[in-house]
Amino acid sequence: MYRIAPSILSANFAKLGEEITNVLDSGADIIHFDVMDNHYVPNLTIGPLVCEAIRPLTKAIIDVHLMVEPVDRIIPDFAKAGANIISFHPEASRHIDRTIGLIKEQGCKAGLVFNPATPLSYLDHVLDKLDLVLIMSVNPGFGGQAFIPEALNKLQAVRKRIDASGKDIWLEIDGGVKVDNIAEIARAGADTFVAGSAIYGAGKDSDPHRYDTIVSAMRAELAKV
Ligand SMILES: O=C(CO)[C@H](O)[C@H](O)COP(=O)(O)O
Repeated sequence: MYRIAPSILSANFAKLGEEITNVLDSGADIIHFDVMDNHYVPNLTIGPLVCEAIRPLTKAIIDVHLMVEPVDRIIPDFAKAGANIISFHPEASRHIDRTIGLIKEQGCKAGLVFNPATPLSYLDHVLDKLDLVLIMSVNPGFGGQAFIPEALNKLQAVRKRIDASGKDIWLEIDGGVKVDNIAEIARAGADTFVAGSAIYGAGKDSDPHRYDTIVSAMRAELAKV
């Protein structure tokens, strides 16, 4: 099963509620919520208050990607704000196993995120405890960057490890995902596709159906895999 996860990083923040409703009405599956702290990454975005504000708008999964350091103290706030999945970077946690446990204690699913140069060895002793592995195909911090092709090798390697584990662990890709590369990314093993600029950059702001075409085009590519 493939899931399309628009990243609200590229949405029009002046109309965030509408942007979320419209993209879900267009057939997207989950909302990817990028949290940046101007410390772990050189950009600053949104926090638990915004998550809480959008929660009543939809029953869709809110998939929170924490690009913050330290990570543990903000996790309960996102859980209370209605996050369903909380993912973090191993470099941002002193105790990765403890952070995974903390996310689960709060009733959320836990994900571990790999930057382009982060080794997969961080999975060695925790894979079975994870619900999601997120492979970054750009360096984190900004939307609209080009896909780094080495991410395909990483996806293949993680796909093998997930399949060998026998667990239902989602394999998500984030960064530079477009209509013209989504099928290749799926063939490499991804099942969940974060796309920011490709989706939110589509169409005219005044058209409530502006995301239908791009989400349908992504689905059509995935149907070929
Ligand atoms: O986490 C991110 C950046 O750190 C964004 O989710 C990601 O870059 C998506 O944007 P785009 O699809 O425009 O590349």
